[in-house]
Amino acid sequence: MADAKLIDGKAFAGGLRQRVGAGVADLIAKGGPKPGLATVLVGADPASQVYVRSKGKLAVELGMASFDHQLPENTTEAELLAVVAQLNADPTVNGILVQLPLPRHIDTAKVLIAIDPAKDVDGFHPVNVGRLGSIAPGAPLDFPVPCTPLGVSMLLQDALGSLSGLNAVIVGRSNLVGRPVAQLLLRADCTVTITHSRTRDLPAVCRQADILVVAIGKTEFVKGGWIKPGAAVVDVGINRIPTPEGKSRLVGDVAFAEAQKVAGYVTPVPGGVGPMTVACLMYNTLQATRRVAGLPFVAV
Ligand SMILES: NC(=O)C1=CN([C@@H]2O[C@H](COP(=O)(O)OP(=O)(O)OC[C@H]3O[C@@H](n4cnc5c(N)ncnc54)[C@H](OP(=O)(O)O)[C@@H]3O)[C@@H](O)[C@H]2O)C=CC1
Ligand SMILES: Nc1nc(=O)c2c([nH]1)NC[C@@H]1CN(c3ccc(C(=O)N[C@@H](CCC(=O)O)C(=O)O)cc3)C=[N+]21
Repeated sequence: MADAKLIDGKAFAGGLRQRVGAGVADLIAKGGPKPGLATVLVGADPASQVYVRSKGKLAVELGMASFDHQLPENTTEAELLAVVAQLNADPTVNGILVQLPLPRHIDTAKVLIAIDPAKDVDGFHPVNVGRLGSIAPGAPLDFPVPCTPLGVSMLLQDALGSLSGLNAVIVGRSNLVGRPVAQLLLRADCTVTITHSRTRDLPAVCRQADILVVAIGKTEFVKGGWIKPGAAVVDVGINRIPTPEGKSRLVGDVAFAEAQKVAGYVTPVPGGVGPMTVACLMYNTLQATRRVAGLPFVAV
């Protein structure tokens, strides 16, 4: 069998970013507000600092305002809730992202529920989780949807066209990735199976998949022999591993070289889902701003 087609998330994300930038320019030209994205980072994890900074930079590139809040590791839950309340009340802020994970002394659920659902550009507020969990097949995504799952579904729809009737197997059941991916693929009329660490004979379940989405955080865990020939494989995993030269590189949750020999389509790491996550955050911020301006929902 010929090698799998590469799903170029980086290229697709580049196009999406351009469309979002054009949407921002159009909104402002029509007298609408300049979209504003606020990011909140608690603690000084260097990887998170880089990630949050790159989001702020991209927002500005696309014509948005960016507000960065870096709080010390020992910030109390009450202090973080006060920052969220201030951002909720600020009309120049249309999107709020609180970088996860939070330090252990802070109750994540309490913080997420405090964010104004209209500004919840991560789609993690229970109101938005509930909207996605009760969506009708094919109904418009006119509310904030988690960025990584939205990116996964956009890539699959772009590569395959209609997903109707396909068997989708999702490995991982986190609130951040696995569960919302399942909801989006169900909305797209897939037959969805969600698997996790207690699943029996995971390789056999995976082999049933026309679409295999893997989000577990384990380096090259899914092998070529688990993949149905011709399947579309989306690798969400981001694992940093040391190289022999003493540096580090990113690898996914799927054994990429093996997958390429069996799958019909496969996403690389890096350059697959990761860039889509950031582009979808910008998309959600634009859409949140259009909604406060009373404009109708249009996908870009
Ligand atoms: N590309 C991107 O933009 C993003 C990438 N990521 C990456 O995606 C990966 C997953 O992230 P996230 O969902 O937050 O991770 P979590 O750790 O929250 O969840 C991992 C899930 O994988 C399951 N799992 C773990 N081990 C196994 C196993 N051996 N067999 C089957 N299932 C298993 C767990 O099962 P159980 O529930 O039973 O414990 C759990 O449901 C990480 O590598 C993360 O870095 C995350 C967000 C964005
Ligand atoms: N509230 C919140 N929302 C998130 O969406 C969120 C979060 N917290 N915490 C951390 C995870 C992780 N995450 C990634 C986003 C982009 C890349 C990304 O752009 N990756 C590039 C590589 C970047 C590099 O080289 O380091 C790629 O895969 O090509 C990766 C990971 C979002 N997350």
